[in-house]
Amino acid sequence: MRQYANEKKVFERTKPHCNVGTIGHVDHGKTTLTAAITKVLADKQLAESKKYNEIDNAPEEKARGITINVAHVEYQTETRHYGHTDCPGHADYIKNMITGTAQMDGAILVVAATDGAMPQTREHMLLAKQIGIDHIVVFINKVDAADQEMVDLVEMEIRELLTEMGYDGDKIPVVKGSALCALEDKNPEIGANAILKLLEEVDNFIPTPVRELDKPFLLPVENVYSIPGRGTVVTGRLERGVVKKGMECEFVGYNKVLKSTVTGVEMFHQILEEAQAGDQLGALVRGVKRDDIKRGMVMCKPGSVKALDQLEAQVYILSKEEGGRTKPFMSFIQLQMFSRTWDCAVQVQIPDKEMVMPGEDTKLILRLIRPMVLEQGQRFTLRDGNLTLGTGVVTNVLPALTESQRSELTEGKKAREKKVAAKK
Ligand SMILES: Nc1nc2c(ncn2[C@@H]2O[C@H](COP(=O)(O)OP(=O)(O)OP(=O)(O)O)[C@@H](O)[C@H]2O)c(=O)[nH]1
Ligand SMILES: [Mg+2]
Repeated sequence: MRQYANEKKVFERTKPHCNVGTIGHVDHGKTTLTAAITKVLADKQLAESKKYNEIDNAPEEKARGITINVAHVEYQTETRHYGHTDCPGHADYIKNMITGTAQMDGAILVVAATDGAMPQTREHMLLAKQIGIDHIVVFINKVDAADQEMVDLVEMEIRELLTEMGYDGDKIPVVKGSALCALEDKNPEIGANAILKLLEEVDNFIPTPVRELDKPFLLPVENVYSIPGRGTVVTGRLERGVVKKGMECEFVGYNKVLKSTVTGVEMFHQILEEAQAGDQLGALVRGVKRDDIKRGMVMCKPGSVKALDQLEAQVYILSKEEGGRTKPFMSFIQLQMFSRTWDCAVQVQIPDKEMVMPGEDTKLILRLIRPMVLEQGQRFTLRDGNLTLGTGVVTNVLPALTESQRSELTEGKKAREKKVAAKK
């Protein structure tokens, strides 16, 4: 352990920490921009330059030239320390995008001037809004490959779309440039200078959130690693409280409650004396194996939260124009619920009417196929296959499902799986 401590730098908390990240349609340049930001800031000794291939480093990502998993990088400006999550744009990886976005305090929406707003530009904007990201800064990328008229049109289109999604489209900063030029040290006007302008807008426009430091700590687990010679490390963004070496903790979710102790805390490979709410951290934990823990569990102060399988929620069902369903739905429909870093199959009950129309605001009872950590006020998204269907907030937690309700749920699931298999 000492050797490990000697090898690593201790993180000095000199600036407020803020979590941002890149979202937007596939191939619009999110990863190139992420690399460009680190490069431009590395030139000012404020970051370590990360190459494009270091960010998209899974073999499949390299082969396909797209981002699949979220990647985290760190950098600083003069005023803040940032954790930056680079999200995938491809529609198949929306699930990873939702998990990535759940960690952000603000987002950088990347739109290629050559394409304008595309399906996942819209979907990411919408999901960001639903997840509770109130601040977005826009980067219109690839201006090296588009004429001025096109760039202006894209700006207008994006501002309109932002307003439509509930953002203040007129006020949101829109910076135009070329991430590729910045990365390749060409044309500083639209290259490096545009990146600096973008960072200035991010510094000014995305406020540092007020962190709940005095509450019992809670970390939604994003990833779990086994590090030879050291043990199990869990990563994620600390949602509330503080975490220090030596603290007792509990992992809750997937029908398990596992007790453990935190034996070390790190942020971007530097040792943290104390992780605070908002930090993107890795925690070394004792006595639990990597396979015992899964993304979607929470690590928390023992006894501070419970897993639940039934709740009441207020939900907005997207209209067809917003990318939602075209038809109404009735009770017993099965959907996938996404919240924090987990997702889980749920069965829907409509308590006070027969059916719910797209575009409607409604009360729903949701029954989870397995208990997950849920609290009043927690936000979530409902999806149906590849469709984002609605967004909501937990208004009431309800008593646990009875044996017979639970078997109804799982049998319903088995029957549907059979039906799907038969179709194939
Ligand atoms: N002309 C031009 N091309 C760019 C620019 N920025 C990125 N590209 C190119 O656009 C392509 C896609 O870039 P990525 O950064 O992988 O896009 P992405 O948004 O991360 O894609 P996904 O993560 O797969 O959704 C690459 O071939 C980049 O070289 C730019 O400013 N100008
Ligand atoms: Mg990418």
